[in-house]
Amino acid sequence: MPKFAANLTMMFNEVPFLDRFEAAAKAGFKYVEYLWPYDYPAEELKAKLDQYGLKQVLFNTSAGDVANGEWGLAAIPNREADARRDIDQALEYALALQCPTVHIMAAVVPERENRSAYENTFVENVRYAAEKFKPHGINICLEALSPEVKPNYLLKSQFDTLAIVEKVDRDNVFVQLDYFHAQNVDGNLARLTDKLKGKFSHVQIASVPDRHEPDEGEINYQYIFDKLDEIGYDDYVGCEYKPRGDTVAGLGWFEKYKN
Ligand SMILES: O=C(O)[C@@H](O)C(=O)CO
Ligand SMILES: [Mg+2]
Repeated sequence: MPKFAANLTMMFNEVPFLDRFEAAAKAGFKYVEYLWPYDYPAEELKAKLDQYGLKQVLFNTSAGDVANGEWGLAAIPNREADARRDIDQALEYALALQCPTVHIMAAVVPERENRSAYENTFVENVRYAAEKFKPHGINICLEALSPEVKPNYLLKSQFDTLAIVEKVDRDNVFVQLDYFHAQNVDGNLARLTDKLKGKFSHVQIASVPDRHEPDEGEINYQYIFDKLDEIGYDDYVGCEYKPRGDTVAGLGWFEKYKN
C-alpha cells in the first residue's frame, strides 16, 4: 500500500507553514514533502519533524529568481556555480532533515535558446549532485512538468525525463513520476507505469484537470495505487494537490489508506 506524504506547500494552507507539520500529523500523515526548506534553519524544521513524529521524504533544489521567470537553475548554461552551490545547500538540508530524496529542478528554456546546451548542462550538474549525494545514500529525482503549469520547462514528457536519467547514468538518479503532469502530457498511465518500473522513485498525485484531491477527475487513482502495489513500488506518494476547500474536510479519500 502506498506511503502517502502530505505536501505542506499545497495542503493545510489554513495555517502558517510551520504549523502545518502538526496539522498533517493530526490528520494521520507520517510522511511529509514540500517544495523548498530554505526559508528556515534546518534545525527548526527537523525539530518540527521530530516533535510530530514525521519523516521528510522530498524537497527541491532552489527555483532561482522566480520573479524573473526562473524555475530551477541546474540546466542553465554558464550558471553552473550557482546550481552547484544550491546542490551543496540541498545536501546540507537533506542530511539535517534525514531526507532520502532531493528533486533537482532543471530550468525554463527561453524561446530561441539552445535546448541541447540546457540538456547537457543539466546532465553534468545532476552527475555532480549524484556523486556528492551517493556516499550519504541520498537519491535524486528529476521531474517533467506539463506546459499548462510551466511553459517551456526543460522536461515536459515523462520520456524526456527518462532520457536524461539514462544519459546521467548514475544509480541514485530516478524519475519523479507526478501523475498530474503525466496525464496532462503523456496519458496511458498504466502502460507508462509499467515502462518506468524501476526507473522512478517518488510519485506525486493530484486530480486532473483541477489538481485537487485524488478522489475526483479523470484519473482512477485506486487503479493506479493497485498498479503501484502490483509492480512492487514501495517508495512514497506525495499528495501534491490544492485542496478543494478545507484540507481536513477533503481527506475522506485518505481514511482507508492511513499508514
Ligand atoms: O509538480 C510540481 O510542480 C512540483 O512537484 C515541483 O517540484 C516543481 O514545480
Ligand atoms: Mg510534482
